[in-house]
Amino acid sequence: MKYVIGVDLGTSAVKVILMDQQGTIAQEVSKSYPLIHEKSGYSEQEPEQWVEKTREGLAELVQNFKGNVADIEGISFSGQMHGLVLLDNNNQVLRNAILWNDVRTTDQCQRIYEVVGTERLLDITKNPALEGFTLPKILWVKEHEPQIFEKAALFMLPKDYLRFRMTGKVHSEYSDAAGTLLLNVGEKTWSQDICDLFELNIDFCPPLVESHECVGQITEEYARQTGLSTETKVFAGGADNACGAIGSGILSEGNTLCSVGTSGVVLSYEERNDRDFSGKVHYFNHGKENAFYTMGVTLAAGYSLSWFKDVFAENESFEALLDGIGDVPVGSNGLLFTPYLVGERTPHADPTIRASFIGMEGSHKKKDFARAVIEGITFSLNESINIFRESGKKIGSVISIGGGAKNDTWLQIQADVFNAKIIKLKSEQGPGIGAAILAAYGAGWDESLQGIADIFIQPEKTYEPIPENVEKYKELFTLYKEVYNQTKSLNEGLKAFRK
Ligand SMILES: Nc1ncnc2c1ncn2[C@@H]1O[C@H](COP(=O)(O)OP(=O)(O)O)[C@@H](O)[C@H]1O
Ligand SMILES: O=C(CO)[C@@H](O)[C@H](O)COP(=O)(O)O
Repeated sequence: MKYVIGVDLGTSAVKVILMDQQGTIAQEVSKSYPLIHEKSGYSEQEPEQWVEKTREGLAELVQNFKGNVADIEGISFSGQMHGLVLLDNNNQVLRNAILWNDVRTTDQCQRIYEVVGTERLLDITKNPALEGFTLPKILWVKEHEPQIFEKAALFMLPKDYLRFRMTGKVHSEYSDAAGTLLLNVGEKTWSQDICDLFELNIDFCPPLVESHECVGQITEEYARQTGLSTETKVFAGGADNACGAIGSGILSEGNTLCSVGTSGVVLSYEERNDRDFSGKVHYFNHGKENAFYTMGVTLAAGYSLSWFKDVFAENESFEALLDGIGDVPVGSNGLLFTPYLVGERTPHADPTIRASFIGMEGSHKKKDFARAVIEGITFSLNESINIFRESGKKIGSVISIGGGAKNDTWLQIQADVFNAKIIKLKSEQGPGIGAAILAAYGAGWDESLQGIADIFIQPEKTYEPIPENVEKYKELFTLYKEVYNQTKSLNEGLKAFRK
């Protein structure tokens, strides 16, 4: 039997899965690492932690593997998007990585609009300037840490840096490069125009390859540290959302994905690169060659739940915290939550807004709060579903993945809020499975990604919308949407008091 490994470098943890040719997950290992929030709006991680935890995870996986290590034919990656890893000319990391959910770069986004122009930016990159994207982070370091920036020779995205440490080879690939604001998304080239406008040498951007392309093999040192074979081929991999799409079979028009990881996304496949969403949703290259996807992003989806658990139920598991939320009525007994813990992206690109609980009363218990958090996250995702429906897309069913898809009640809430059938897969690890599919495709196990996806992706259960709940959620959703408008100026006033 032959095997492939998918490595999903998430925000909360790295998840490593070993899959065989029949699409069975033979093993999975997860190793977590912390987020560093030095100031309000800041979010960083140490790249060395990603490297160490992945090494530990792979070593554990190989140690428990009963087969022949040489039968592990390929390894590929899925990675949290947009994070800036800055390197000097010896490829040494110059500072902590600044992550996708870091919103310190509002001034830099403004400058990008002024220098490039809104229409030209959309024309080249297909996306607006959002705080989470990579170019604003590069400009922030240039402005605020010039002594670091003058040593910078190259930037990498998180999973590209991880792969570099396994192979010694420097690459990026289109699906992740699309989230930098430096890629001409339609033409699939780094934008010389944008680099010139910000005085960045084009060599500052790593060479581009396709997601399924073989970029090297495991180095001897890395093989010694993990037990992997130096014969194992390394394939480029993709952005976590592109890999989540591949790992959920979102490989043709008409399919929709909902992923609740640290962030939350609603994603839709696009065959063409010229649809006009006017920057309302992100428009990126897929991990499937010459395909695209559009997506709306909730910055703090799973993060809202893990924040709530860490602050109010530190010693409880997610299972214990959510136990019994199915008995709390729709609407959490009059409690509404908006998940704007670190600002928001879709539909309100707003780094200043913060979260709220509205309607708290003396009778509310922890279960009411837990359900309100889940409902609020789901309402936020529904704003993206609405944008897609308004653009003419029909969304009758949605494949749901990510850590949030572990909870049955949440999946039913998704069905009721989205008014769509929710499909749960056998494993919620869509991005890791997507990475494994890329490795299997790259290794030549099938002629198409779809062929491998048909074997690797196994639906487990469906959740149908309950009409009575759908009606109640429609009413609540109208109230939910009002909270943003009613709390926007309050949060602008509170900004001065944040850490
Ligand atoms: N048993 C569970 N039930 C519901 N949600 C969960 C459960 N376990 C984890 N989660 C949610 O999943 C999130 C992590 O999902 P994951 O897909 O691993 O994220 P990432 O890829 O960003 O690291 C957590 O923030 C948490 O909110
Ligand atoms: O910023 C985005 C997408 O634009 C996020 O979706 C990140 O890619 C992080 O993903 P998770 O760690 O939540 O999976």
